[in-house]
Amino acid sequence: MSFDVRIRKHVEGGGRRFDLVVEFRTDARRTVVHGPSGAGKSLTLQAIAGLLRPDEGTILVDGQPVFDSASRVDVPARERRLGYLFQDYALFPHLTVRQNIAFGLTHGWLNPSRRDGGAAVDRWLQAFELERVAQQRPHQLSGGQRQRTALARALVNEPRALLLDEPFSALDPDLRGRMRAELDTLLDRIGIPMLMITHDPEDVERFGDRRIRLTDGQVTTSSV
Ligand SMILES: Nc1ncnc2c1ncn2[C@@H]1O[C@H](COP(=O)(O)OP(=O)(O)OP(=O)(O)O)[C@@H](O)[C@H]1O
Repeated sequence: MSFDVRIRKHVEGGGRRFDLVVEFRTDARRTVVHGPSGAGKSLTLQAIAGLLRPDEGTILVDGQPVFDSASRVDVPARERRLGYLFQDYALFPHLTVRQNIAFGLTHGWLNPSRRDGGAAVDRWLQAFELERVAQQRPHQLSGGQRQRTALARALVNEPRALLLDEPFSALDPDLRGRMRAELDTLLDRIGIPMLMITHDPEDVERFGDRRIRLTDGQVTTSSV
């Protein structure tokens, strides 16, 4: 599993301009892109996920282009087969755990008969010990159950890698420590490669088999 990212993106708003010029390659099982606030981490992750279109460059996943400005390749996010774990987990408050996970299935939500997701959802409910809370809504869950639900939703389509956007930044310090340990264990168990963005040195320490530092829109340090 590898990511090969060579992109440029210019953004401006509110009278400010920002140039992202990022180049890196990684084939580590766990890669962390880190750096201070405003360094361009989110823009980079969104470009890899297919949520932001670079002005130019290439993004290869496992050697296959998901974006290539020269040959006009821009694979839609849904077809990149990358699971995305949002910063605050972005669970739907009015849906149950089961329905939130089923939402991750491609087209699952468009087809009412698949609203409950069937066997694929059962598998993740079981794997992450969520069966007992399958009919509950996010506000009725513990922090760990919420994280596992979001992770299950990101995994239910069997992505080739997971993209994690600052997964612990919204949590208080105590919960953050526990969620970090839990994610560490779960990632080991499911064995799926991941790329995480974070500004937290403890995430870098724990998940950074490969570390890429961004400062002001550019890679400033890259270590194995
Ligand atoms: N849609 C946008 N329009 C204009 N400017 C943007 C847009 N998105 C991001 N920026 C700017 O680009 C820069 C990089 O933003 P980005 O969100 O990638 O940083 P970050 O490293 O993820 O920061 P943080 O750790 O605070 O989330 C910032 O200066 C931000 O203000």
